[in-house]
Formats: sequence, structure tokens, C-alpha cells
Amino acid sequence: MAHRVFIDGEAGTTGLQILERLQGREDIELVSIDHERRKDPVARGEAMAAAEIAILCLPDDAAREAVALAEGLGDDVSVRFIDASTAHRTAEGWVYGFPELAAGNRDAIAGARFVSNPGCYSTGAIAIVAPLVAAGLIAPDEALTINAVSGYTGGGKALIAEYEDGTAPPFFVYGLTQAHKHLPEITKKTGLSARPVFAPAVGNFAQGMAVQLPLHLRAGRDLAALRATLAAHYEGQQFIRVLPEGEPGARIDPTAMNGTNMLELSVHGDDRTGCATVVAVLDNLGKGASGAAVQNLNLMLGLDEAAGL
Ligand SMILES: NC(=O)C1=CN([C@@H]2O[C@H](COP(=O)(O)OP(=O)(O)OC[C@H]3O[C@@H](n4cnc5c(N)ncnc54)[C@H](OP(=O)(O)O)[C@@H]3O)[C@@H](O)[C@H]2O)C=CC1
Ligand SMILES: CC(=O)N[C@@H](CCC(=O)OP(=O)(O)O)C(=O)O
Repeated sequence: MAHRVFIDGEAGTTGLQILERLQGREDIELVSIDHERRKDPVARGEAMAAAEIAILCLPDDAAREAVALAEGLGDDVSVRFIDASTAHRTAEGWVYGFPELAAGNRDAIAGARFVSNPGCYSTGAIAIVAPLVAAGLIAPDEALTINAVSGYTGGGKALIAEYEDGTAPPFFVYGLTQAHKHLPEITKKTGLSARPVFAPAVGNFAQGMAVQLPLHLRAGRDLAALRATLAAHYEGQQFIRVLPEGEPGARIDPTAMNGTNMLELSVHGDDRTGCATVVAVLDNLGKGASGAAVQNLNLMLGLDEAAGL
């Protein structure tokens, strides 16, 4: 029998991309509500009651409201959640849905009722920093800076409208007050004790992102050690690839992983100058959101992790 899945926020940027990945799958039956009733708590409650898993593709407040709504339906309703918003990423009782990050994560996701999907920038930043902290190549209290550029779909329907009507600039830097919503999860899930400085930007392209960690090298922390540590950490992972020396060349294209659930890591720099950059490239709507949500859904349902991806 097919598994019943409700996408709350099905008409949004993330929701639509999940819908595309699930439509046509014989092992999934989508529970839907009429578009006009998409914000009606009664209709959403009915859909949650009918579903095994609800995927929340909503603003943070609406995601919190959805969980409260399900809890208000009583003990007979045992719908499980994947929350794509920022609302529960560092919350007690929620499993962080990053299967490749550490041994045991897949089992934790498979058995969880509440799974929070990592943020898009966070996926790139954590993928780089967490293994380097675990291996002792970055001290937990090291002062790090993370730079990133995202396609404009990362800002959801509102930012997409600004680019489509031509009112947004070709490139902008933001997050300047150092209060970006991804900073708490980046700090917590990397094992850092010091909050990194985060410098995100948006460019005039729809999808894709590059996240960079500039690093000064020192004894024991050279380019080969960084690359070998990341390669060992992600060995055998289907959706995370660590590139060999010299790849992908002199320019990094943030759109290179678009349409896939892949995250590609590469290490650059020069041991003689002691300066390096570690880069993650991913599709903000792929491994950064909708692809990751489908991967987590597959794990929660005991299916092939890569189904539909
Ligand atoms: N875009 C991205 O790259 C990523 C987004 N996310 C997260 O996913 C979530 C959704 O983002 P995104 O898809 O970009 O946003 P969008 O603005 O594109 O979509 C949000 C959707 O939620 C609907 N909605 C808003 N309030 C309610 C409500 N109370 N009840 C039901 N539906 C509601 C909106 O309806 P309507 O438009 O009709 O008002 C819209 O369809 C956010 O929390 C975001 O942080 C996560 C990773 C990456
Ligand atoms: C380009 C852009 O605006 N990006 C968003 C982050 C993407 C997103 O919505 O965040 P989650 O991954 O946490 O859901 C921002 O900086 O707020």
C-alpha cells in the first residue's frame, strides 16, 4: 500500500519542488487540499489526520502552528513531520535531517516522529565545518568566516517576484547584522563554540548556491589534510562528493548541481602562501531543501533513500 504524504505549503517554492519529486511515484499517495483552502486550519488538520507524514513547506510561524494543530487533534492522530522551515532546527525533540553528517543519523531519522530539514546555506556550511572540527583541524572556538552566494529562489515567492519584475539588483550582500536565521544551527551542528561570521549574498540566477570557508593553513592543516579528512568523512555517500585536487577548475559555478540532490565539496589554495578556501556547491532547492526533504521522507518510510531523487 502506498504511503500517504501531505505537503503543507504545496504551492510554495519548496513545496512545488517536493511535489514534482513525489508525483508519479507508486509508493506515495499525495494527500491534497483545495488551493483556496490551503490556509484553512480545518482543512489542514483533516489532511494531517489522513497522512502518515506531513512535510511543512511554510514560513516558521505557520510551521509551528501546523505542529500545534496536529497535536490538538488528539492521540489518535500520529502524523510524523518533516519541517523544511527554520522553526525546529535546534529544537528539543527534533532530529536534524542530515543523514550523511554522522554515523547513526540515518537510524535516528528513520525512527523519528519529528525531523527538521537543514537550511540551504547550513547544509553547505555544516558539511564543510563539522568533519574538520571532529578531526581536530578546526578548533571549536576558532574564529571562522563563512561566505555564500545563493540564487534568488532561496528567498521564496517574495524574492522571486522582485527578480521577475526586474526591481531587484543583479547582486546584493545581506545578513549584515549577523542575525541570519541559519547561524544557530550552523554553530550547533558543527560543534563550534564560537559563532562564525556569516556573509551571504544573492545573485541574479534562480537556483544554486556556493558556500565558502576561507581558512589559514598551519602545521597539520594543509590542503591535502583538509581534502583527505572530508573525503574520508563522506566516503561511500551517494549525495556528497569530495573532488580531487584541481577540480572543478579555476571558477566555481554555483549552479553546477542544479536539478540534483548532490553536494560537491572542493579544497583550493596554496600551501606556500598558507591560504585556502573550502567550497560547497549545492542546489538550494535540491540538497538545500526539497531533495533533502525527499531523502528524509524515504528514510522515515524505510524506502530506498534515493527513491525519486
Ligand atoms: N526557498 C529555499 O531555497 C528554501 C526554503 N526553505 C524553507 O521552506 C519554507 C518555505 O519556503 P519557500 O517555499 O521558499 O517559501 P514560499 O514563500 O515560496 O512558499 C511558502 C508557501 O507557504 C504558504 N503559506 C503561508 N502561510 C501559510 C499558512 N498559514 N498555512 C498554509 N500555507 C501557508 C504560502 O502560500 P501563499 O503564497 O499562497 O500565501 C506559500 O505557498 C520556509 O520556511 C523556508 O525557510 C528551506 C530551504 C531552502
Ligand atoms: C536567498 C535567501 O533569501 N535565502 C534565505 C535562506 C533560504 C531559506 O529560506 O532558508 P531555509 O533554508 O532556512 O529554509 C535567507 O537568507 O533567508
